[in-house]
Amino acid sequence: SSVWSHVEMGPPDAILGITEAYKKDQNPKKVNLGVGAYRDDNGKPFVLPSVRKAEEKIRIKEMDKEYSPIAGNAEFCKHSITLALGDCNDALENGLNATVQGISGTGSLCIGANFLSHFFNGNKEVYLPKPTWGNHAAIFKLAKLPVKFYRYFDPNTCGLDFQGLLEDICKIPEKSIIVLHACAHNPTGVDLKLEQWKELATVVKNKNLFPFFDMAYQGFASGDTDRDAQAVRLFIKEGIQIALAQSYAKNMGLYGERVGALTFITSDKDEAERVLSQLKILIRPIYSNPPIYGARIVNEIFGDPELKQQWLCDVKLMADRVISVREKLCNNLRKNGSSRDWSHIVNQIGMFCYTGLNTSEVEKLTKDYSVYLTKDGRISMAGVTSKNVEYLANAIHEITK
Ligand SMILES: Cc1ncc(COP(=O)(O)O)c(CN[C@](O)(C(=O)O)[C@@H](O)C(=O)O)c1O
Repeated sequence: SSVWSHVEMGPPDAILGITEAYKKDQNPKKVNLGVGAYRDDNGKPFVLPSVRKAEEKIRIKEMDKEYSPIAGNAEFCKHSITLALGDCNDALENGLNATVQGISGTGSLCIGANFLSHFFNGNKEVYLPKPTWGNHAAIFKLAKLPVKFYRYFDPNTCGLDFQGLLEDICKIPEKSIIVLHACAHNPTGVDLKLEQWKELATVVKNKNLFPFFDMAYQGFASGDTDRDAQAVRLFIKEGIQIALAQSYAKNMGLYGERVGALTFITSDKDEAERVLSQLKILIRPIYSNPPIYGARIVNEIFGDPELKQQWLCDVKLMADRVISVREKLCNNLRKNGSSRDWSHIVNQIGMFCYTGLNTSEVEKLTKDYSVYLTKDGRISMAGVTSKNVEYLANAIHEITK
């Protein structure tokens, strides 16, 4: 028998598999609300003008193709942690960060999870919000860290279950690892308010929990990069040593370039150097060193005040379009005479809307109207445009009335 005759067919990815099904659908009215990828109002992928300008500047430099350092391009790492913490941050000024370039958000989370698995001497269990991004549990399990959940979403209000969250977090063992979405929670689109972040920071501090922030949407949620990083900056200001995974997939549209960063905040410079040395030892046998091109785009943009300004406009343009289609979808549902309360569509923030549709409603939406979304009722708002919003509102109304 063949070496691989025992290998079974695995299921398609819960998120990326939706796009595969969408591509096979012949219905001209089909709508893809699956993968969290920005589309413009014509439903087309969007390469930011600031990125095109950066690419032009790189091209004429005729740069070489040498290896990156294991930790990635140093200038890129500095730009990334500065974007997250803000220009005048004393953790940064005192060199209290060990930052490496990651293979986008996923790769940064993966290296971070493996570092925790090897070196974390607290309670090696990872507490994830319920629900969370479908890939989080798989990433931590792959690093041999068991995952548990804390309440996050209130299905009755389609908003935050903050009391449930606090109750659960007050119960988890001291020194456990807790994953926090810095902004634009995936899949719910529900974020904590600043006051609630402050309350959570106190509990995290008192229980000595280790927070691992996943910031995959900085600037893309509210349109303001400083506002979207407020939770991360608050925790650091409170003296909490966090880990942080960043991604440029969405806020810079560098999806396929796989550009991200991973940071551990340390207590002193020497500790940062020791942590960095161990991160490099971890990275070397997995992929040796990260891709150069996306890091160069980031360096061009953050290295030129004009290009940085252009990028801030580009990311705000994307955030504003998503916010405007939230309003359009909600108004169209009301116009159709829906009796359901759809206010959560506009109250939620970032790439996704957690509609509250159940699995059979989702199935009907896909089968009868060729609207593609994940089984949990999450829709990627960027797939909604002024051209398909009425069709979508009608479809949702028909299956929920
Ligand atoms: C919270 C969160 N963290 C990390 C990532 C990783 O992103 P990347 O590795 O590309 O930087 C995503 C992307 N999640 C999706 O937008 C989504 O949920 O549809 C999609 O890109 C994905 O990979 O699933 C995310 O939503």
